[in-house]
Amino acid sequence: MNRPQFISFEGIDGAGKSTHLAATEARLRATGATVVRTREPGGTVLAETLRELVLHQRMDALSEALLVFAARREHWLDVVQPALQRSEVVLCDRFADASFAYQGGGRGVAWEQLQVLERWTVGGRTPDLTLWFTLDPAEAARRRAAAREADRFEAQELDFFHRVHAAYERRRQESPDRFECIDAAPSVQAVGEQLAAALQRRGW
Ligand SMILES: Nc1ncnc2c1ncn2[C@@H]1O[C@H](COP(=O)(O)OP(=O)(O)O)[C@@H](O)[C@H]1O
Ligand SMILES: Cc1cn([C@H]2C[C@H](O)[C@@H](COP(=O)(O)OP(=O)(O)O)O2)c(=O)[nH]c1=O
Repeated sequence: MNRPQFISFEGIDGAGKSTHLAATEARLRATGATVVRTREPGGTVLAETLRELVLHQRMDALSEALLVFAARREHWLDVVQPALQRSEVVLCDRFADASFAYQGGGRGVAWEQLQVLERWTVGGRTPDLTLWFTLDPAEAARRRAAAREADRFEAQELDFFHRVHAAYERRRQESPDRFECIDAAPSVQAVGEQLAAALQRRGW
């Protein structure tokens, strides 16, 4: 089996992605792989600057979509594509699915417009494997409230996160083989075990 080389982590805020990123990176490195761990929006100086704007400035929904895809193009050209060309493994905290979920599902930007941006900016390239952490939005909100101050997205109502979840599900249905769903409700250890099993199924 070909091991997935470009792996993304997705899910609503507070589902537990960050909690499991370092262990996943360690698991991949233990096989001898060279791993680049990165995030979106971000991963380059310019893209991190755009992240600050998107997370903290009020703006129109389409402007927000254009900025996250601009950040993605910078990150793709400077970081992700070169690493893939060097045969390294790229572990990315969110990629274009997040734009369909948040700008599409959450903010109501048309799916077709996002598809055009995806083709324009990264040639339609998707991760080889997407680890999707699923959690009830109310529980995710409780976890976030206990952990940190909210940014523009995290401050949204529960209904926003239900729409984000539904848009992730639509993306999954569009390419079901790419997704591994991780039930993020149980304990950190139990979620970690699911994640390890999913990676093992995919050859890691
Ligand atoms: N399985 C879990 N059960 C209970 N709390 C968790 C679990 N996984 C993560 N948390 C806690 O929930 C909060 C949000 O987790 P985090 O990993 O930051 O989520 P994300 O990166 O998806 O936004 C953190 O305080 C984290 O310690
Ligand atoms: C990549 C991406 C993220 N986002 C949002 C989702 C998150 O709320 C936020 C930052 O994501 P994230 O890095 O997961 O935040 P944290 O580490 O604080 O959990 O950006 C979009 O709205 N569109 C996108 O394309």
